Amino acid sequence: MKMNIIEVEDLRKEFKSHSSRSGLQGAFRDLFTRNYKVLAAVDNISLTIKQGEMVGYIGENGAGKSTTIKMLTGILTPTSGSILVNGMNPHKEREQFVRSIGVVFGQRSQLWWDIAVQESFRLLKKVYRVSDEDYKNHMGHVIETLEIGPLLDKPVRKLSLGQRMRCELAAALIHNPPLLFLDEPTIGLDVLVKLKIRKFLKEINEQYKTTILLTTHDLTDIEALCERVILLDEGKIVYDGKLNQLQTNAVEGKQVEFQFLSELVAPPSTSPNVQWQQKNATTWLATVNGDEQMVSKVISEVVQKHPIKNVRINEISTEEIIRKIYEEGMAIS
Ligand SMILES: Nc1ncnc2c1ncn2[C@@H]1O[C@H](COP(=O)(O)OP(=O)(O)OP(=O)(O)O)[C@@H](O)[C@H]1O
Repeated sequence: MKMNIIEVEDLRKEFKSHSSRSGLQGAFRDLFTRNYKVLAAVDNISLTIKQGEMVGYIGENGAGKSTTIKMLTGILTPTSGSILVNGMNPHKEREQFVRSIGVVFGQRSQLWWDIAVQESFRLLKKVYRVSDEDYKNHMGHVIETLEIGPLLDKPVRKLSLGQRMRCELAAALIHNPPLLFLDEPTIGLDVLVKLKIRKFLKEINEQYKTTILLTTHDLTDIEALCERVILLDEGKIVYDGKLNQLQTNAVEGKQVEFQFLSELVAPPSTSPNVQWQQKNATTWLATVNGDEQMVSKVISEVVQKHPIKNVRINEISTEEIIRKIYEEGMAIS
């Protein structure tokens, strides 16, 4: 039985914001009683993550991802609920806790801007109280894999974004933490650097059983790394499970595009398992609810009735699936 690295129960974070009343009378009333609006950025979520899991934490802008990560790393205090990370309360056992996690926020740096990368590493090594021997063994490998050796004597401000991000990742791993929080680690990076970072994350996950919670807008990152995804919508978890399950559950079947030889004014079939959408005079798009067999049944039915110029089966990408989930607001669990 693997250990739970993260245990969250009924976690909630509310933000209060003032809302001003309109008009002179409103302004006058604001003087005496303030009007508060309460927003639950994280709305009573529960989850557990086991040692060695790589979990994608996804959702639209404003869904509450960063707020969750901030609570899990002890930067923000919850309004209510409980958090146990590496067996500790992130907020209370601060010093010991910080030494048990690694954090990379894509937008923020933990490296000192004006000094050489290796000086930052040296300082962090002291902060985390890593022995010379551990540092040499572990970081030698990290530096080699992330190919940052030639960058170590440069000041951070002289690095490109991709170079800096690789150094950030190395910095977060100086103490070889069992748990790594990555918030948009590949934002703005080119494909080659992205691939390098993914490969590296896979390696440390295999080698050290490092648990990784990854927030990203880049679903290809998720596809490459995470078996499990947690999908957040308006502060609530709307899906927690395998990525491929999300794919099969959310898309009832496939889309088939029919291009007919001549104009077609009505949907080409009346099967209840198909939703039709006309794209132009001769092209219709069928969304088929069902498996492969259903898809071929629909195709053969249509082809027999109408002369066809072209048929194309579209696999729906994860990106579209997730958009679809948002649009339809469906909870699938
Ligand atoms: N300090 C704050 N004060 C007031 N409201 C906040 C604060 N921080 C976040 N919010 C609000 O809480 C909600 C969730 O924000 P959060 O940053 O967690 O979302 P997110 O999923 O990380 O979004 P993004 O993908 O844009 O980073 C948003 O509506 C945001 O406006």
